[in-house]
Amino acid sequence: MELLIRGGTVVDPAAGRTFQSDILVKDGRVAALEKKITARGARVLDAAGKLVVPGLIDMHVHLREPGQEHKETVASGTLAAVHGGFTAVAAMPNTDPVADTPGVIRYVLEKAREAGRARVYPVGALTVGSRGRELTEMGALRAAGAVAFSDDGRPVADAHVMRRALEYARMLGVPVISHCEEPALAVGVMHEGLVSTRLGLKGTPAAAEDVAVARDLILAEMTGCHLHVAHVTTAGAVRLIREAKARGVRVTAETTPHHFTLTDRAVVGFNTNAKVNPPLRTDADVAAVREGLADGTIDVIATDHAPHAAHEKEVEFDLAPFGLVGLETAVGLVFTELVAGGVLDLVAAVAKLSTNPARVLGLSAGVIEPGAVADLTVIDPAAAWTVDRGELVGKSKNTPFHGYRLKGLPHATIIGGEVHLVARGPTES
Ligand SMILES: NC(=O)N[C@@H](CC(=O)O)C(=O)O
Ligand SMILES: [Zn+2]
Ligand SMILES: [Zn+2]
Repeated sequence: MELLIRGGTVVDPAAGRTFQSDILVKDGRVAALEKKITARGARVLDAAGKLVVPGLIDMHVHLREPGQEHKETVASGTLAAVHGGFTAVAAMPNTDPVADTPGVIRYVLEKAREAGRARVYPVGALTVGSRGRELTEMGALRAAGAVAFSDDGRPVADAHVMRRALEYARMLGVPVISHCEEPALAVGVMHEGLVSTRLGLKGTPAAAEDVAVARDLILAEMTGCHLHVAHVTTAGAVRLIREAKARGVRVTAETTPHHFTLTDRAVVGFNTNAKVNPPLRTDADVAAVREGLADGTIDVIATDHAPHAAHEKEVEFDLAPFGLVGLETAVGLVFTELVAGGVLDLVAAVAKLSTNPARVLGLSAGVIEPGAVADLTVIDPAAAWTVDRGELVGKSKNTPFHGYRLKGLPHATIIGGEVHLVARGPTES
């Protein structure tokens, strides 16, 4: 069956432009892009007043399967992805067991196939059990489908292990995604600063991230491996990455909607949904992260979707797990905070949500052109809505954005030519 997406504004970061166009989808691929297309018998998706963009790719999510299915599963997480406008996600390996064997990688891929929702690209563990000692059989993980390597959830404490990991990843032609926190400094439950002092909570200084980023940049330069820095949160990290890029180091970086929107003040009231690693920082850090997004230092926006069950979060602040959900609020936050906020234009925003993560992971995606796989997201930039944790479709509801008023909502998520979502419930426009 053919699908005609009619009357939308196409945002094409690969060509660096936006233009009015109909799009004809046939056999799961983009068949034509023309101002006016007539296709008798085709199913029509009215995109008037909406943006049609290459399918969004979230390169940092925790799907929790295998092992922690009470928090999320591949099926529930990819449903949340589709609701958030994402056609693909990269799944971090800190499951139980850790994705440190080809069997776990294949298991996740099989679950994704069964679910039939967003595409899932598994990330393989760098070290056995992500314990930071022996490297995994990286070649075998790659052959099973891993698109990158990471011990996310934990830093790789040993610089020698990191060096070897980068050398192997380089041979395999895939990036290492680094969770940059120096463990000797990252001992707190929130950012170390005025707010942590006032609340009497133990803090982790910005230096914990800066030190780890500096080390990994030096090792990336030494090994020539592509380093991707996960969840950048500090002014220092942005500055170090900017300088390294200028020197020609193979580094890319991501930040998250919570880190470009919230500060450590979100923790006031001991809000465990604002407890996350790396922690929410200061106004100056948020400003630096936004500058990094604007000038291209930060290539990617990823959610670090980290579901935790209510009973796990509803405990004393010190005891709550780190992490918050992000798949279903990302588009709204990017459009409200960054596009309406004047930080990014439409093309740059879509690049950071699609074209750039595709490039980082080496996926042939993130483009809209005849012949390309029809992974497309239709966004209603004018839809105003209020985040309601009760309306999230993912299994866990640990969002710090409950009650936020946002403008910008995914209208349809199209994967391989199949329409997976046409707008959610009532929105106030
Ligand atoms: N970000 C978090 O606070 N938590 C993540 C792990 C991680 O991304 O480091 C998780 O898996 O819960
Ligand atoms: Zn992490
Ligand atoms: Zn993570």
